[in-house]
Amino acid sequence: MLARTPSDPGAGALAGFQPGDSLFTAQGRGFHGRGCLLQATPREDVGACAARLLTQAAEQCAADAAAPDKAGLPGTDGARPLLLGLLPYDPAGPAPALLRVPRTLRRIHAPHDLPPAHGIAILQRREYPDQAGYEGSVRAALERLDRDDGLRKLVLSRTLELELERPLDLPEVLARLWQASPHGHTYALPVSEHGQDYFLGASPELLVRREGRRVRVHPLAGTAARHPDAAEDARIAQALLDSPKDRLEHAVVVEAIEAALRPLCRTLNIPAQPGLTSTARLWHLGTLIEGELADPAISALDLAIALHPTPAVCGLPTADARHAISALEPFERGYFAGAVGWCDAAGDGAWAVAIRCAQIHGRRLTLSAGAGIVPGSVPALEYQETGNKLRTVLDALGIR
Ligand SMILES: C=C(O[C@@H]1C=C(C(=O)O)C=C[C@H]1O)C(=O)O
Repeated sequence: MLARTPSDPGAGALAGFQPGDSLFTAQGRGFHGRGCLLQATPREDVGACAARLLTQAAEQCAADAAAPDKAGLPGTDGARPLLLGLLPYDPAGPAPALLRVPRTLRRIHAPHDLPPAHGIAILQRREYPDQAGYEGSVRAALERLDRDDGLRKLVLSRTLELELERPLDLPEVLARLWQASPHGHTYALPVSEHGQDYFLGASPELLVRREGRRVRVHPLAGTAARHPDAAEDARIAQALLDSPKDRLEHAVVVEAIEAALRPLCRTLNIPAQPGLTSTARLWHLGTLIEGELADPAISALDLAIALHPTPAVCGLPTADARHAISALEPFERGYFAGAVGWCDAAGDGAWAVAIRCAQIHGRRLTLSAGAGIVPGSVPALEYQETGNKLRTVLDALGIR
């Protein structure tokens, strides 16, 4: 169980996380949504559906506030209702978008000083595709990239299915994910009717944040495993910055984001060179892009829909890459490589790329991770890289 002391508000806050609750964090602060006031699972017109839900929630809040016996406003952050949501990787695939206005919402802070995870016994473990299958699909992707002049990048992913000895302790896992990734986005949303199945994770990648006219996007692409020795770790980071293969993987993402944002922004600042971003286990190339919207009516969710899927999780050109991925990957991505975040009625919000994640069904988990393939990618190294990305969730479970 969690270490709970009165001076440890973060872990204490997450210890109250119940089935049916939802979570989204950014920069050490988060929203914990209790229960569900309103929910929709639209397959199209997701932005319009979100706007309708938020209007309905505001009306309900106003009615509740007028009722003398009601303390606090349901589904709100202060006086503004907001929704938490998930967009699937493929809008035409089997998983619908999920939009949820929680019954109540409170702000919580990142936990700290949790004791090491005890670990949990694994009854069954299956990699799908397995190493040979994944490396074979990377080779097939490299052949496609070689043959097809138009196609410049493809992201190929794989899954790890686990059956555990007991169901996960959700508050504990979420607290550990958040503690290990304090600067990222830890998230959890119930994806089944009665709140027993969850999609959760800790993403280092900001798809988009909007505050008024201000827009911020922080794409990551290009990855190297970190090293416990500081000097070696710094050398690895520099080698990543200098790697032409990783710079290409990254440049393709920035190019696609620029193409999507330029028409929507009156100013847009894109640094010429990427910088470095780290997680507990990985270095990534990252570019912080900032702009000012031409039309403030475009919401954070509209922006997320316009940008998704970036070539950080799909490829370039998007339609060709999507098609090639569905031919090479033997499973449906569902919410993996989709987007997760929040949006309010003013259109403000933040959405992260839904990676470093797992779909949970009782004692069964499916973890997913992908890697960008460009000419020069080495199949065995991409397999290793996806394994390192799977560690985000495995570490939070205490699984070695
Ligand atoms: C696809 C994933 O990560 C993405 C792919 C990266 C890469 O290929 O270098 C890096 C960061 C993410 O944009 C994942 O974690 O599953």
